[in-house]
Formats: sequence, C-alpha cells, structure tokens
Amino acid sequence: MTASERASTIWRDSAATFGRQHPPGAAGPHDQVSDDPMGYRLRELFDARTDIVEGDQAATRRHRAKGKLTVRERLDLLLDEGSFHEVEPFRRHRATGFGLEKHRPATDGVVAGWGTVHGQRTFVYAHDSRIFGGALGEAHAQKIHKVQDLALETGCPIVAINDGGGARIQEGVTALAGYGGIFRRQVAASGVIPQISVMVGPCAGGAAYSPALADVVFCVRGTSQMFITGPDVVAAVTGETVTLDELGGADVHSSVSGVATFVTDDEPTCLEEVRYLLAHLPPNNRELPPMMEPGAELPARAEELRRLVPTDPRLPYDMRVIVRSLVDDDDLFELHENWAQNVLCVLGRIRGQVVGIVANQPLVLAGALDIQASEKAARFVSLCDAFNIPLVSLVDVPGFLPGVAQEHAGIIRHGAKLLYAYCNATVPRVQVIVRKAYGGAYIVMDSRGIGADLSFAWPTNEVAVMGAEGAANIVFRREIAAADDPEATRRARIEEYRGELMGPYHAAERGLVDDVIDPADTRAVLAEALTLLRTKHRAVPDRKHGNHPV
Ligand SMILES: CC(=O)SCCNC(=O)CCNC(=O)[C@H](O)C(C)(C)COP(=O)(O)OP(=O)(O)OC[C@H]1O[C@@H](n2cnc3c(N)ncnc32)[C@H](O)[C@@H]1OP(=O)(O)O
Repeated sequence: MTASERASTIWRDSAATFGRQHPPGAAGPHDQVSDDPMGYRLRELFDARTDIVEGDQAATRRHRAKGKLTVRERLDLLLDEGSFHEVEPFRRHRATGFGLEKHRPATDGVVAGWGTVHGQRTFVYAHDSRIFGGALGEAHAQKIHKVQDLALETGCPIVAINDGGGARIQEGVTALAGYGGIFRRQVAASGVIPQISVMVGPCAGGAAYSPALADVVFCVRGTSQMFITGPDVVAAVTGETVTLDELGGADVHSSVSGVATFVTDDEPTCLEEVRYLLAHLPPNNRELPPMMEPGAELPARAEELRRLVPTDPRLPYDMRVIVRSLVDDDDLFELHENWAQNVLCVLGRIRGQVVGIVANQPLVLAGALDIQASEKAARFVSLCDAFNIPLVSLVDVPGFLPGVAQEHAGIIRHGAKLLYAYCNATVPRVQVIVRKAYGGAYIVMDSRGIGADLSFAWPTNEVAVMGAEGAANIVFRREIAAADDPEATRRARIEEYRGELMGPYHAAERGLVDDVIDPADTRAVLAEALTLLRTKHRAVPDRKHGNHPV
C-alpha cells in the first residue's frame, strides 16, 4: 500500500467511523462540539494525521516534478507493509526570525520512527524536502536524536534517508549543534548497530559527514548530490567551473571519491537494495547475521575452476568467477563495485552463512594493492568484524603498487589501514591463496602470520618475498653482471629461485598454508572451515581502543 493509499484508508476509516465530511486540509466541523467529546477528539486526531501524511499538495507537485518520490513513498518501499510507527509527527519548531514564526509545519521536515525490514525492527529517519528544503533545524535534529538513541539502546539498525539542504540557515548555530548531536551519536553507535545512509537528494556542507560516518552509503543517479562546498563556492575560491553532478553526483562518489558504496538508477531499486543489504547484517554486534538456506545446493565440485588460472603468471583472469562459484545461489552483493576495482569486497552466503569475501582482482592493475584498494578493503574488513561476519580472503597479489605518486600519497600509511583491520579482526578468517602472494601484500592479505585461522592454497600458488625475476635480479646481480652470458645466467637463476622458494608446497612445508587443495573443492573446503569456526572465540586485550592508522 502506498503512502497516499494509506492516507486514503485512514481518511476512509475516519470518515466512516467519525463522519468526516470534508476533504483533507479543507475547513471541517472541528469547531462543532459534538455530543460525543471523545468522538470529536478522535475525528480531530484522524483529520490532523491525514493532513500530515498528505502534506502540502503544491509542494508535492514541485517535488515530483524533480522525478523524486515523496518521503512516505520512500518509507513504504523500505519497510515491510504497514509496519511503520512514526514518532513526533506533530512536532513543530519554535524558532523565530526571518518569518519562521509564521511557518511552523508539522514534522518540521523529517519523518522518523521505526518499522520492520524482513521482520527485523529497523529505525529510520527521512528528510522531507517539501518542508524548508529538508533543511535541519533544532526540532528536526531532536527528532533524529530520539530515533538514534532508541536504535542504539534497543540494538536495531538505523537507516537515514537524506534529502535536504543541510543546516537550516535561519536557525543559525542551533542547527549546527543539531548536526553535532547526530555525528556524536553516529560515532557512539559505530560497530554496535548497522547504520545506513541513503542519498536521494542534496547533502551539502557539514551535513555530508553524516553519510561519511555511516557503514554503507547508497546513491541514486541523477538525484544524489554530496559536497562540502557547492559549485558557486568552488568557482569563487578555485576558479573551477563544475556542475552539481560533476562535483558530487552519484557516479563521482561511487567511482572516484569512494564516498558511496552502492549506486542505482532509481529510488525504488535503491531502497530494495537497502532491504537486501539488511538481510545480510545482524541487528547489532551481539548477534549473528541471519542464516538463509540456499535455494539450490551447488554441485559438490566446481571443476571449471581447475582451468581458470592461466599457467603464465603474467596473464590475468576474472576473480569474480571464483567468487561466484563459492556463494550460494550465485547471489553476491558487491560493495564499491566501481571504485578501487583491483580488490573485490563482496557479501554473500556459503551454505547459508553470511561471509565477507575480500579478493584481489588480477583484471585491474594485475591485482596489486594501491591506496584506494587498501582503504576499501580495510573498511570492509572492519565492517565484517564489527558485525560478526566471517572473512574469506582470496589472494592473487603481486604486491603493493609501485610508483612515486603512491609513495608520496602515503601508501605506507594507507596500506597499514588494511593490515590493522585484519590484525584487529576476531571473526573467523580463512585465506585461500589462488596464485601470487608476494611480499608485504601477502602478509597483509590475511596471512597466517597476522592471524588467519586457516589457510589453503591452490596448486598454482606462488608464495614468496617477490616474483622470481625481481628476486634473481637482486640476489644474483653481481653474478649475472660478471657472467659470460648474463641473460642465460639470469634465466637459470630465475628458474632456480622459482624451484627453490616458489614451489606450490614451499609454504605448506613450513606450516604457513594448512593444505594445498584442488581448486574444484574450494567451496566445500570453505564451508567446512566456516562451520568449524562458528564457535571461535579470540580474547582481545583490555584497552580503551587501539590507535588506528586512520
Ligand atoms: C552543517 C551544514 O549543513 S552546512 C551546509 C548548509 N547548507 C548549504 O550550504 C546548502 C544550501 N542550499 C543549497 O545550496 C541548495 O538549496 C541545494 C543545492 C541544497 C538544493 O538546491 P535546489 O534543489 O535547487 O533547491 P532550492 O535551492 O530551491 O531549495 C529548496 C527550498 O529549500 C530551502 N533551503 C535549501 N537549503 C536550505 C537551508 N540550508 N536552510 C534553509 N532553507 C533551505 C530553499 O530556500 C528553498 O526554499 P523555498 O522553496 O521556500 O524557496
């Protein structure tokens, strides 16, 4: 049932029960004291509710002209049918000045409350950009604070549907303080309850730090705009000419800045994806993610994987093929699909259990880890660890990306984020080395050394400090230079290094790989390992918090 259908139902029920004879918003018989005082009060209540649900019709038409859904239509799509309970629908601001005292609409421009998503209680607040452009004033902020507090104290996820102009300019510093209260609560709830931001309109200035603090950010093409300073300020300060969309549109944030985790073409798809994501997350950090039996059991062995990895280690292949072969029902949910594509971060299920898969992608930058990939994977590992989602790491990594630009931009600092996130993770952790696993990047990609519980390798694995060519050129440099035939000596030494230190059983012989497996059995091996590790408990030292390399 849509918001307007629901409003009509309320109207019909109220009209049938209490005899309302006028359309919503028009003058009615409120001033006629009934013989039945409660009947009169109930009629008044239903009339007021109906007016609030329907909102200003002219503003609604202007809103729709922008191709946007109304706030209540959004809630209808997000929540299970009929499950929404609204808080403070009658709230109005008490601000004065700039004509505000004459314009005090109910809700104060934000609809807040709770409902269910797939039966799981979920809190929500949604800006109503028909009222003050969705801008946040003191009363508006206090409503948001209320649902944030309720969500944290009851251990339920919270979804913010953002469509507003940021701090309400006429309310000045009290509006800014309202944002401060939102940010403080978001940080307090971080890692305790899932926090999701949905961007279906503008989000300007400091307000953009609310999605930045969320666990996952959804954007819609043509609708979402996020920026700290708008095009006019950019032009005045830097002289750059840029449109709103070029500056902070959905594609920019999902493929360039990395601010947005998901992007969709329209609002209904976006809200359906939010529901789908929530089906993979527990309501809070004390519970496990929901199990879901696979629709169809996969064949016991994926024999096509035996032929996937090229024998020439310089040739790429698509790591997604392996990921797909592992997850139930070919069903995977990829975060940041268009950003830092050299690493894949995927939520899926293996035999019903939600897992987070981190995988190097040899198709992009040969799978090397750069600054963006390190940040993307670090944030994902941290999300999974916070919400009890086991980690599977599929490794084919030639190293960290070399180059002056990467070094000067701080790849040491950013790479440390991924290292820190893995070392900190206490959830079950299983590593699968598919092919290359070189140097520092091998260590970082959840090696046994940093705490993986179990490590498996395909027979194509090459675990080493670096590739054979690089290693031979360094270790045998003098010998190669002095040789009668330097090229023949180089080739011989490369083969020697490869045979001695890069063989498929080298790491296994030293206990750094638990077993070398047939690629076709990877799903079965992982399913067994994850079942075993469900009861894993790893104690953490008592401390306030670590000093993350943020
Ligand atoms: C901590 C912080 O949030 S600091 C950031 C403060 N906010 C800002 O700097 C953004 C100011 N607003 C804007 O730049 C633009 O309004 C945008 C980009 C958000 C939206 O642009 P448009 O879609 O073209 O909408 P438009 O500008 O017409 O705004 C719609 C209505 O919302 C009002 N509005 C928008 N932002 C605000 C605001 N921050 N405070 C009060 N009213 C606002 C507009 O005055 C307008 O009201 P009206 O319909 O009565 O004329």
